Amino acid sequence: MYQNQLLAARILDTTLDGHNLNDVLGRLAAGVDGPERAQLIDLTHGALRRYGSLRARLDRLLSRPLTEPLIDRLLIVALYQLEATRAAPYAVVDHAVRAAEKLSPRLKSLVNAVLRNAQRRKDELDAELTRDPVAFWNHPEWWIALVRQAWPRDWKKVLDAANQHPPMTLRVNRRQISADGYLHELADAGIEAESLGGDAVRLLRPVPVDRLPGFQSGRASVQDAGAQRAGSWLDVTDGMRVLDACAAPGGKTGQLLECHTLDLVALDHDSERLRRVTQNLERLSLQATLATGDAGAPQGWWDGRPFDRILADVPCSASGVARRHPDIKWNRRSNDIRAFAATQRRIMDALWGLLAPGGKMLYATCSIFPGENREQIDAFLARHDDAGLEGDEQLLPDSDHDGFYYARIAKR
Ligand SMILES: C[S@@+](CC[C@H](N)C(=O)[O-])C[C@H]1O[C@@H](n2cnc3c(N)ncnc32)[C@H](O)[C@@H]1O
Repeated sequence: MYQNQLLAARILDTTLDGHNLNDVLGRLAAGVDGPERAQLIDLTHGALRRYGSLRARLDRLLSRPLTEPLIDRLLIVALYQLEATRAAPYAVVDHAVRAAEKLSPRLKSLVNAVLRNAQRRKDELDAELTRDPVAFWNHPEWWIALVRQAWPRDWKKVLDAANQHPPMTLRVNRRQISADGYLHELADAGIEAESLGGDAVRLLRPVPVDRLPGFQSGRASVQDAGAQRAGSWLDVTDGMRVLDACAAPGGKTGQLLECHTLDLVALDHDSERLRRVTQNLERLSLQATLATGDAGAPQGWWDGRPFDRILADVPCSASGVARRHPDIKWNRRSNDIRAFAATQRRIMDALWGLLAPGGKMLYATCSIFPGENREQIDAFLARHDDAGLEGDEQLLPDSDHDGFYYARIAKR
């Protein structure tokens, strides 16, 4: 276990320096597979989901901040194991001391003392931490304030949902099989699952995708049920010319093409990420025209033919999916929301000019902050007098789906 604690500490350290957790995991844990990888994912994602309370606990256990960041991160990992996993406490402490020996031998007795104190003072610290909102809600202060302001009735539920394990939900490929048919295939494979309506099926316990029947031949894809609402919101019919303007990694592209036969352009400004759209479409045996370019500067990639439908699944704070990407909570700053809103505005205004009269644009985010959602749309409608809102929906994260926002705007 100590090698995994050590690796988890390194991953946390780089992530908390402002890097994307999944990218860091991909880089630092490239050769780690099977149960070891599952444990590493639990240690890193779990510790970041609870980083507010772990940080506050550790700060109270140290007489002064540690000058060795990796020892600090190692202690966070070990405190997570003590607080939230079934690992035997003596083994957690023993392994953490061995890991500390590899990092900085002179600090191994401090690691031992801190972890033993954490157990001895548990009840006292638990009581203290309930009075510290960042520790209690495991979110930064500015984020808690924004959620309280936006959702005065539901704010506790929203914050709590963001700290839970996310469900693993599949989108069944209706070109190959119905959701009911796939539920039978899952049952035959010993995987318990239930329908969430439409093509969405939730697994009762997550499994690696290579255990899913027919995954490699495109029978199902992993996609949150909230993300799957994009398909019906876009109001698309066969034969339409559609732009998926921020397409990578292609979750919604795949869904649209499974449900309809379309002339679809999948655009993303990141050619690396666009490669994942290609891989996903190949697995699903579907076709689209792929383009690399800035959705906010169409002169670089648009051929001048208007679109009947545009999906603008714009970059955003991702505050609705923080339970899947818990690094977001600690690496975002409150100013980022304004910066995202400016990019979203630029992209929407540019895309509007590519829509045919009578066409519709679906604006989508995985955010729960109104500044990126309803307020953004109200401002858009005020700027464009040929635009009419057909409807919008704010999903807050719960046991069925992540947090998403959709607004469909028709062009007169
Ligand atoms: C929320 S993700 C899209 C998720 C995708 N629609 C799906 O369902 O799998 C946003 C995407 O927008 C891309 N992006 C960000 N800024 C962009 C821009 N100015 N032009 C085009 N794509 C952009 C990012 O690279 C990212 O892949």
